[in-house]
Amino acid sequence: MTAPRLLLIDDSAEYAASLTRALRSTYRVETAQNATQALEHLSPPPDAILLDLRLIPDSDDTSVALSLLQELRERLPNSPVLVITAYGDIDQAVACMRLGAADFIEKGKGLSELRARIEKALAQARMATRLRQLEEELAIVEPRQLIGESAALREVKEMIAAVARDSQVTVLITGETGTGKELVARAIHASGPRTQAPFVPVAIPTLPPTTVEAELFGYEPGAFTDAKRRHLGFIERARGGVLFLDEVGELPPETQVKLLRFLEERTISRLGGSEEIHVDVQVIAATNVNLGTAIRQGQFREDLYYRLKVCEIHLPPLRERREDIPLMVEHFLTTLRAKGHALTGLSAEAQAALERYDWPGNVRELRNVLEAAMLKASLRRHERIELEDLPLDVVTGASGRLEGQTKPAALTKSSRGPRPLEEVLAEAELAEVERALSACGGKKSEAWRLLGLNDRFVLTRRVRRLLERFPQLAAHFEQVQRAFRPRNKGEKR
Ligand SMILES: Nc1ncnc2c1ncn2[C@@H]1O[C@H](COP(=O)(O)OP(=O)(O)OP(=O)(O)O)[C@@H](O)[C@H]1O
Repeated sequence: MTAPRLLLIDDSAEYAASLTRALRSTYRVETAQNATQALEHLSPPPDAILLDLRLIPDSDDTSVALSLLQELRERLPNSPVLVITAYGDIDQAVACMRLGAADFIEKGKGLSELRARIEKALAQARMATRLRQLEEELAIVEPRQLIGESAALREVKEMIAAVARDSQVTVLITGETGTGKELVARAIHASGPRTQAPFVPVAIPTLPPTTVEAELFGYEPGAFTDAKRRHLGFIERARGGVLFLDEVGELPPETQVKLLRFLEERTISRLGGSEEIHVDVQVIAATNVNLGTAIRQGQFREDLYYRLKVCEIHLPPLRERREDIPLMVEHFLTTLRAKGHALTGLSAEAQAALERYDWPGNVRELRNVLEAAMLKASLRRHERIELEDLPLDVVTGASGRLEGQTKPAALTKSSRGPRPLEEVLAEAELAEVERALSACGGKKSEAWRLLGLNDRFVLTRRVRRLLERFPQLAAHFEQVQRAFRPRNKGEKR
């Protein structure tokens, strides 16, 4: 076994030389005296990094080391960083650990202590890697390739192969939620020449509009009040690889301009910085809304749209390629069986229900339904998945409509005269969603489980549809409004 590679970052050449002498019988030690030199030693990643907290000669300033620590953690999440300082100050230790340091060692400690700490960090890193491998082996039916043989999917596969050959081309993937847009982006990354470089997915709606730009382009210290250290944006983190911009239609207008400039010039400047930095990255964007409509409504730039859709891949909803459903069911069940579930398959009725249902949440919903049905069937000691193991929506083919959802509490609450039944049902449903949101701190990503739905996208779709249809109800449900109302142009969440 080759000796582990250590990178020692210390401004004092003398200290670095003595430590190298002491450690070189066990490790392959490389040294760097400052941040710039350190960044030249990251490929291949060292097995562990020793970082001196005071990187500026004769100064107490730790900001350079802390910002380097942050950058190292972002770039090399698998290489543990042990921070070394002559002043074992507890505040510094806490700051380092918060930034992801594996350990904190005082310079005065003996060599055997240092070796023990390095060995511990190396062992932990090895365990984390093994754990990740195991998690991958047991991953819940996350396919690596697209399942399906419909004409539409065959065309998608051909386009993936074509795009992978031209790793510079920008791609726009369109399709409803859960149709497999991210899977397609990952397939492009996996089958092209960029596969060894990172795939960086960015879910734009999860970023607060005020920080989207900083997150994408990065920033320099002092760019804004909280910018204490340099921060690499997603674009730079994807260097050499693929940047996947999910829900690109949600980009705020000013960030759209910057993205367009990046796509044209392939350079960025970090917020608060003046340097123009060239970044080679393939951009793949995805949207589940019609960007044409967003353009007409003035919410999306037309020039950016044309720049993104140099190559467009469209994934039709599952209900328009029903012939893929049996293949997917078979695939998901096979992978679940491989993980130890003993079920033999589905009853003919259950299979027919799956093929009949409209799947508003598409493949993601199908997958979730099958996993839940597997569990229910096991608990009920069924040999195969029966109709009763499937959710009511799937059995009745309701796909987001309101069957079976009467809520007497909400019905009796009203002291007004008779109202259309659909409205009463909508109110009852929204009241239940409001209760679920209250129960889980307003998080729709958790509320859907409490409501017995198949996934959060089904919930979003259902609530939005109700609010569109009965806007007069919105005012009664504050949490629902906050969680589900689509954002208007320039509006902050
Ligand atoms: N053709 C397919 N074969 C196998 N699995 C698929 C296929 N399409 C989608 N999936 C699975 O369905 C789930 C949802 O897919 P994915 O996240 O790629 O959808 P998406 O279109 O990006 O969704 P969203 O718009 O909500 O982000 C994933 O688990 C994915 O692996």
